[in-house]
Amino acid sequence: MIKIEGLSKRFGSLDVLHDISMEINKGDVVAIIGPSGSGKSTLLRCMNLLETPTKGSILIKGEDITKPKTNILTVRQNIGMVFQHFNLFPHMTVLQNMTYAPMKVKGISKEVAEQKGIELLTRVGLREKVDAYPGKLSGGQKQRVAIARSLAMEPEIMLFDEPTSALDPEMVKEVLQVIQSLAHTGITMALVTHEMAFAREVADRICFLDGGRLVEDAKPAEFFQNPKSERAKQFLDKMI
Ligand SMILES: Nc1ncnc2c1ncn2[C@@H]1O[C@H](COP(=O)(O)OP(=O)(O)OP(=O)(O)O)[C@@H](O)[C@H]1O
Repeated sequence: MIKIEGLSKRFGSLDVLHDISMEINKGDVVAIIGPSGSGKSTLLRCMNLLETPTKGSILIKGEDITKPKTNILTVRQNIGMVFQHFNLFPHMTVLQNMTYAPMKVKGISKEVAEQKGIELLTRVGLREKVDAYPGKLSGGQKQRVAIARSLAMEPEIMLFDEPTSALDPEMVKEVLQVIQSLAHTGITMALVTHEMAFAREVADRICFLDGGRLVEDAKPAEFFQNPKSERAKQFLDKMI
């Protein structure tokens, strides 16, 4: 589904990603982990061209999205993204947040968009919040709305960039449960996270970055029990 080859990214004189190659199969969940500043978010943001790679290619279903002719908006329609900060529209109700993009971008009727929106809000346990404004929701609830809103576009790929990092600890679990409920339902998922237990339990693969390099790409059991690199060992010693 996603094939990254020789990806490098430089900001000014700072080399942030070095020659990264990895593949994510359809329906798989890949957790991207590593120390702060190792380039995890940048790698994720390259996958939907929120950052433009300096070198290399990113094939989505065989099509290289780094080519100049790529229609970025079409690419992003198929790739949902959930950020650390929820980015909901504050002046819209929860349901309006849900229906805005499907109506505007996909031309779906209000009635159908609302029906789908309510269905998805029910799925994330927030049916009763349809008419609430984001300002009245907890952080965990806002993030669940943000996830449901991404799903409303029916993406084949979902990218999660530290979706629980801005939450109070008691809200982390409810958001992780929602993400876990999406895993292995057919959506291809890449997740940048510091939640090691979650990565171990839910991911099919762990990609460990250090200093902008993909140092390990392994199954969770292998990675957590028997990390190959000294850097991963040190990292896990600190995290677990
Ligand atoms: N837009 C930008 N302009 C300049 N430098 C940037 C930009 N975005 C990221 N960087 C730098 O690139 C490096 C990698 O950042 P990135 O956010 O990808 O790391 P990360 O592994 O996700 O870190 P964290 O876990 O702390 O979020 C950092 O040194 C950061 O300061």
